[in-house]
Amino acid sequence: MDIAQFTMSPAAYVACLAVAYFVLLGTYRLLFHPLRRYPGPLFAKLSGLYGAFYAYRSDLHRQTFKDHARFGEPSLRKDTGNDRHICPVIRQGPNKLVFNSVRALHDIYLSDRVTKSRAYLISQRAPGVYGVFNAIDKQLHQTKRKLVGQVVNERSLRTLEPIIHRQIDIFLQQLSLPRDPGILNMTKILRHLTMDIMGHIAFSYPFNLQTDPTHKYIADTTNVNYLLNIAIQLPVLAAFRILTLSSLRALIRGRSYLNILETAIKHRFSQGCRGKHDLLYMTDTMRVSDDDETSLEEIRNEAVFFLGAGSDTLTATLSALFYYLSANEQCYQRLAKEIRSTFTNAGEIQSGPRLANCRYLRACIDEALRMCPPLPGTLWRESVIDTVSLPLIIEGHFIPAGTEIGVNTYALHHNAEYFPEPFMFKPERWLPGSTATSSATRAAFIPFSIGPRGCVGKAMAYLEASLVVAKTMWYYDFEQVSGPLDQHSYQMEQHHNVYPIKDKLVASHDGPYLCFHTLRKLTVPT
Ligand code: HEM
Repeated sequence: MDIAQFTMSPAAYVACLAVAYFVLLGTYRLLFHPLRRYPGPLFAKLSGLYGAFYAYRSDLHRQTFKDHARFGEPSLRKDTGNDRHICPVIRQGPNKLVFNSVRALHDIYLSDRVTKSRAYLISQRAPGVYGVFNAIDKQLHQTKRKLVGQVVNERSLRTLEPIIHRQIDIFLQQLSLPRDPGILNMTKILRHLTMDIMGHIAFSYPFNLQTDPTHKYIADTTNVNYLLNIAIQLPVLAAFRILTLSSLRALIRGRSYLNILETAIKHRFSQGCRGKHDLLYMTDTMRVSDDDETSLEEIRNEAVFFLGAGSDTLTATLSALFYYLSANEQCYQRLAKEIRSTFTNAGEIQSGPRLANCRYLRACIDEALRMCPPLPGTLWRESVIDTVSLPLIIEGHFIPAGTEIGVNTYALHHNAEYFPEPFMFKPERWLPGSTATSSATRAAFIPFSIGPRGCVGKAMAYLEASLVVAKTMWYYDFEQVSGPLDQHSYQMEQHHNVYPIKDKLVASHDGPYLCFHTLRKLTVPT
């Protein structure tokens, strides 16, 4: 076909129409869109592909941080350095705004005129099947949250604690097993520990990943989270229901993951509906009959989310904390002293006033959560079209209905206005009397998010992290040794001694590589 023939062909008309459509759309988004005056990268103003591209590079958290700095007020930046005067709001997609302040945080996440973004529907297992994570409707969400909340509320924690101790004791034994070359990748062993705990809490099912590789695929969640994160940046995918969570999983792992999940759920069914206080949630939900396929799908949906919510997040927190302790001698010594002088024997290391009195331990956990928030990205919300005639105002900005809005956790946690020297690991900032204990700084600390969709597992997360670190430091000393992490890690963050994370919805990471030295004989049951 020569050029003259092509220009007359239907394909040429379609191509011309497509070009005209995109030129008009681009012009509208740049010059006439209600968000046209907000600063942001040109590509982001034109297309949602901007967010998807950086999510594909697992770098959206850092890019958001950089964009806030890049579009800050230049004269102010010159005076006080890059980090000080960041741009409080940027346009990160044609219809998206990301804020970077405590005021916006409250305006968005505590507002009843804002819902979770419909982009999260991409995580549905099947149309019509909702879980606590992807229920957009507020009433439906409340019902789901009530069920899930029962598993990990303060009262249930008393029942869960022995389960957590048993798994930590197995973890402690693993640390002293003779190995060649004696180096442990903490990401790997902590993932097994946290998933074993969650297996018991969700289904009373022993995954036994710490000692047996049979169920190892259940811990392999990174790739699915990664694809989900890309898709969430492009809500158009959710609108067309091109992908569902189950198809993504099948794409990546075949049926291995789902088979293990099915085994665990069947195991739980075989236990009957009564008598397991630690499984109130599953017990309640299991009142559905076998032929109610939608409800069964909902159980699977909730189980998948619950496992990841309780294990990936804690793996990230603890890996970062072990990294920072091994890289900061003074912090390490201060924490070791606190733990070894507070308790007189290992049996005393349990929830209660003594553990609560370990202020430096809590400060170290908070500082690890600040520098390495396990969900480092923007938790997207949507301004709803409602009958109230007043406009939705976020930090003084009028927000048109349907706009996606949010605060990026990583960017806020590294905002020097709230956290001076944001790339320094300084647990001291969390101790009484320090600047971080001011109400504004406290309010800018949001690893668990805030509002009606904030984390239900916060109390359990603090308990589990405290027990793991306190018990480990009671029995062992540890130090960093070189591992694959060293070759590319610290340069990635462009700051020394920063534990590198990738943003794959949940933080993805490797290491630290540590060597453990026994201080005392283990007195845990074998
Ligand atoms: C350090 C550990 C943890 C961190 C940093 C963390 C963080 C978060 C965040 C930021 C959210 C809000 C997500 C959103 O708005 O889209 C969330 C929700 C949730 N988390 Fe956690 N989490 C942790 C541990 C846990 C644990 C241990 C559990 C349960 C055993 C858990 C269960 C949940 C559930 C069920 C939700 C959904 C709440 C809702 O939508 O109403 N999390 N978590």
